[in-house]
Amino acid sequence: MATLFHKMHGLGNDFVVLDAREAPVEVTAQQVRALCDRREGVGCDQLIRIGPSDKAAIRMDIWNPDGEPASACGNATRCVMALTGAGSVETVGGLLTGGGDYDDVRVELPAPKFQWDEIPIADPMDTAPAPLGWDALEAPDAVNVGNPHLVFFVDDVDDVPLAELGPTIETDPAFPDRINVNIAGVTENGLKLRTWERGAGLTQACGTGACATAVAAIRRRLVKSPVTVEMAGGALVVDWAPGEPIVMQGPATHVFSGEIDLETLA
Ligand SMILES: N[C@H](CCC[C@H](N)C(=O)O)C(=O)O
Repeated sequence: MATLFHKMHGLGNDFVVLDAREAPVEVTAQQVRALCDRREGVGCDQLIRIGPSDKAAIRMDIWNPDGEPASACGNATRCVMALTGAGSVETVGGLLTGGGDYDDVRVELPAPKFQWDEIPIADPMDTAPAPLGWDALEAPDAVNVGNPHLVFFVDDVDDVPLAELGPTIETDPAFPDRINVNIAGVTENGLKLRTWERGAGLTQACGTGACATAVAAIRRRLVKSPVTVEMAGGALVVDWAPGEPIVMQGPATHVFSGEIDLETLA
């Protein structure tokens, strides 16, 4: 049976959005991996499913290409709001509100969490910064913005071997749920960011990574809010003050829609 999907991206962080608004769609971890595969499937950084919700205008479920579920996805939230016109989105990581057209979508995320057991980290410790280090990377901030992020501030973002260090940090036993790894630097325009995403690897942009990084930089008084976060795929603007929700603003893109028979996938 054919399932409608929408190929979308937020600043090059791309998604296959399965549309379960008219009929339920279930996927196995194996089907997630097959759909995300850029040679044998459709290809994407995250698989998204949209469907009915009794808590919000729409529900959004997220899986990483490794087949594991994720609890938040900032770039995909903008895509889903632009595609459906939903003003509220229920996710495992919390309820998000906002909306807008494809050229500029505003999303309000729940207030960030900072306690070691809210990230989560395996043992009690400070998180701003956390007494952790890998090679030249040390003293990161840990922030949960609906999903877990580690943020390292460095002088030269491009000088960090993130393809090597990312998987090591992501899967460190310090993180019971693994973790997204962000490398950030202060620029004259705001912040520059590279992200190794949990279960996905290096991506062109990371919406929740941009939010976590902006929050950490504002807390450290490295920048003032609102702050522009530059990534390989483009820039987002993040606005936050202590005790407040996070506001993320940026574009979303619909590339094409199609149909796929999930039963034909591995
Ligand atoms: N690309 C997403 C983040 C996916 C996070 C996922 N890798 C996780 O396991 O939390 C974003 O724009 O926020």
